Amino acid sequence: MLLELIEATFSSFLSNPWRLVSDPYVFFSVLGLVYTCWWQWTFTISPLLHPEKPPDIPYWIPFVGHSWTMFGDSASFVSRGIKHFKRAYKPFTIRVLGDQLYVVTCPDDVSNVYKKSTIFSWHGHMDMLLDGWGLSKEARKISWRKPLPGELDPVMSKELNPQNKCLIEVIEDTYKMQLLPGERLDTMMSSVIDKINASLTWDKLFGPFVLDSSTESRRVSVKDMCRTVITEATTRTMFGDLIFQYEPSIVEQLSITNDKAWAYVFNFPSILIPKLHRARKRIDAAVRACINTPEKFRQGEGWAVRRVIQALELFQMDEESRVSLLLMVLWASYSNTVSAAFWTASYILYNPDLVESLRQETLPALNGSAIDTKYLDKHCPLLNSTFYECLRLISGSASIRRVNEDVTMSGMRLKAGNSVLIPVRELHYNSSVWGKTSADFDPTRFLNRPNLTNHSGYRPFGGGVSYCAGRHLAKAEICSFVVALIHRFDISIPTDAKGRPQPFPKMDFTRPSPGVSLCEDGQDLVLDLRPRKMT
Ligand code: HEM
Repeated sequence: MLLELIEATFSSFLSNPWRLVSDPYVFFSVLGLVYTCWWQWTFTISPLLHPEKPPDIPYWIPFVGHSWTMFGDSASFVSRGIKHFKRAYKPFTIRVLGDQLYVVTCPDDVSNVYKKSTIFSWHGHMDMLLDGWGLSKEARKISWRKPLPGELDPVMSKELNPQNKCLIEVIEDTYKMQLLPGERLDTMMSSVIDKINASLTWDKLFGPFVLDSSTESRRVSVKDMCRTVITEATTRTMFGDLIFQYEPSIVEQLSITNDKAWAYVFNFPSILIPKLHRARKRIDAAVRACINTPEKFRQGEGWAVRRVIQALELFQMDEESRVSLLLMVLWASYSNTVSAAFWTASYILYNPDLVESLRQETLPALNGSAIDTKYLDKHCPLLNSTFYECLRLISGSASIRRVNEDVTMSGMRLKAGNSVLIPVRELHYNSSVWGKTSADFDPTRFLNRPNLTNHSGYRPFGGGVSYCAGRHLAKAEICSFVVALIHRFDISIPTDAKGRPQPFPKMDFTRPSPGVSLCEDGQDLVLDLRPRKMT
């Protein structure tokens, strides 16, 4: 049938080539034929001839490929890909705007990608992020180039960069010094936790997240509460109170930026998102004002932020790029934590027995108005297990690496110059690792098998060179947040106007997410809080 069609079309075309443009029938027949040949070649013949090439998930339009799907619900798309290839868990390919992305889903392959950091480069991906967040070309050059001897101020270099590294490495080292266990982390942690803790008291429980208020009770939006409390605590700890003087609505602007940050991560022109563009202008102005304020007036600024500002000065980066880089660092510090706190609170509060067990387990951590985070970490196994289980269920982040040299993985040849994508959500729902209950919330899963946190199929904080340095802080923040909530308040989940129970919030898969997504619009968790007598 197909051969007859080819023959008829060709003989008609050859007898009079002009008919291709003058006769719509011939034009569309030839077009249809070329398209069919391309499709059959790409998705049927080529995979048979080259079994070593990671196969493509079929797509309809060349170049556009899977772009629309990836900018929408990328998580479901990747899981459709796994089903399409019959759960073989071998690398396969998706195409986004002409770029080839290899999707790696087998836990052993994932470990290899994280381990072989010279072949799978994090910095290649980081450079795209810097570009997306707005660093100029020149600033990106400065970021990656090792300074020549004598090029930079020798006194400052000795203090900030004694090993003569490039700027990005200096910043990464600074963040590790700030966030890995030690005195500096303790100082930062107690500053953030004290602020979170102080916000979650009856007397201070005010803000845009309070939807209704009476003398006995307050109705709150959990989504907005997490955004306000955690973003504010993080921003004050990193930039001090000064940034709030320059931009009193900084928390609101940062929340808008967080909602739309996918545009920066996926290099989408942010000018096309006016809300993001306006928020960004206001934040940039505030950050610029901060860095132009002499150090002695920048009270309460965090150790790492001060050092990063000094390093940016030392490397003589232009002002706009400095502001962009500082904002990117701030965003990494609050974005995932806000969403993870929202989901952890939601999973716990929908399980009243769990709330009771956690109240009992964590009571000794309450010391007057303070919360002992070390006690929570060391002596509250159920809380820790609940936290890890929530992260397992909600992680949406996809680590991306640039392939620097051709390499074979699970029998497939990955070519240099393309990117590798690790869809963490897929790893976390893989039933060969997590069993038949992989999609269920089981707060005791990690209690019974604590070593699961080290499994190669568990990657809420990524791995390898970019393994999240903020993981200890994030855990302390989220655990303190829920512990303060369940001890300070009697909590009920109100029914809707028609008396129906509130459904569990739905995760927002309608927008691309560079990390943990929040809930869909209209799917927020609303709570009624009353002051609770501590027993
Ligand atoms: C629940 C909350 C958090 C989650 C789920 C999370 C997740 C991640 C992930 C998946 C990565 C690796 C990215 C990749 O390989 O592509 C990462 C890296 C990182 N995160 Fe987090 N993170 C959280 C909280 C934090 C916090 C609170 C901070 C800082 C205060 C932070 C700072 C960083 C830094 C500095 C990196 C490494 C970047 C580099 O090495 O260049 N994170 N995080």
